[in-house]
Amino acid sequence: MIEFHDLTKVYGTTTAVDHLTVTVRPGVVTGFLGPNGAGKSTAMRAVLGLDRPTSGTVLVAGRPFVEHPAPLHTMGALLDARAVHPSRTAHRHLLGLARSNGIEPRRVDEVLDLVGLSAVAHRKAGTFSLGMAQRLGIGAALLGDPQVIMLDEPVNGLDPDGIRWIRTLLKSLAAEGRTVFISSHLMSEMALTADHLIVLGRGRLIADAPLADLTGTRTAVRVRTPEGTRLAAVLARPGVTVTPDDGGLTVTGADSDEIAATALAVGVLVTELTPLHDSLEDAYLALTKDEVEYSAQPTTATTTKVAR
Ligand SMILES: Nc1ncnc2c1ncn2[C@@H]1O[C@H](COP(=O)(O)OP(=O)(O)OP(=O)(O)O)[C@@H](O)[C@H]1O
Repeated sequence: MIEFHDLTKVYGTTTAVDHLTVTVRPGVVTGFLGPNGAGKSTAMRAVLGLDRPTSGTVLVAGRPFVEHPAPLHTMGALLDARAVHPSRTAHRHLLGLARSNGIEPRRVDEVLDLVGLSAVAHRKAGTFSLGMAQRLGIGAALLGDPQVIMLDEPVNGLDPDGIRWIRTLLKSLAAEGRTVFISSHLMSEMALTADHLIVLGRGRLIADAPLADLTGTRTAVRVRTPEGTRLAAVLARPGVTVTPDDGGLTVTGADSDEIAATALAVGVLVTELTPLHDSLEDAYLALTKDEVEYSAQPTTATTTKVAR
């Protein structure tokens, strides 16, 4: 578990994290979201004790991370995949970490295998692609078989195969009862990986909720029917909006059961009824629309509704 208690971090005139109180729980993958400059990396550095809070505290498994006698066994973290000595091989990098943390050297080979780097174990880390460096950083985080895993942008640089690999890995670590805390800007990936989301805006907590609560609002129903005009006429009433679209109708203000019953009552054939939900991207953009510090002028306005 990671517990932020009224954490504030001020740099000069910038309040990077503003009275943040939230708990990252075990057994689920928790996504950490927020616009550029929202304070995610600052909060993660405070978890590791790399940045001293201006006020407030952060506890990992019940105490400040730096006070744990065997920190790598308590929490593994990846903040910057490039923070590895470039002339050191992947194997030597992990072996050095293992030795200084009282971890058996054979765990190094296990971890290299787990992150798919066995074949390049003796290559210098400076020659690694970003995706390989990410894998090495994730390997270092897993070296001590920790109960808490915290990764800043773990899918950054990974190819589709690597993204699927890390999704499966993070879910299985959470299923084992570990605390898994990951930041990302990739909403589609977060929607597939995270069970719970914590959203920051300008350093403040703006959401702490299960993924399903953020995306669960049923907003419309897509209807396919060869008799769209007739069905639209019988559905029409105050509060119901029927919009013709490609080969069917999009209906808001009535649910699938009501539309099916109405169609049956008047003998209209319906070939599809699909409830549509806000995508995580829509929900996230709505939540953070007043919190974006750095933005460009929009070129086109688009929203995405997803069928589930
Ligand atoms: N060492 C520092 N000195 C001064 N200001 C800093 C420092 N580190 C971060 N900041 C500022 O604190 C704010 C939060 O930055 P932070 O990197 O934590 O945000 P973030 O949510 O991780 O952003 P991104 O998504 O772009 O990585 C920003 O305004 C940033 O400029």
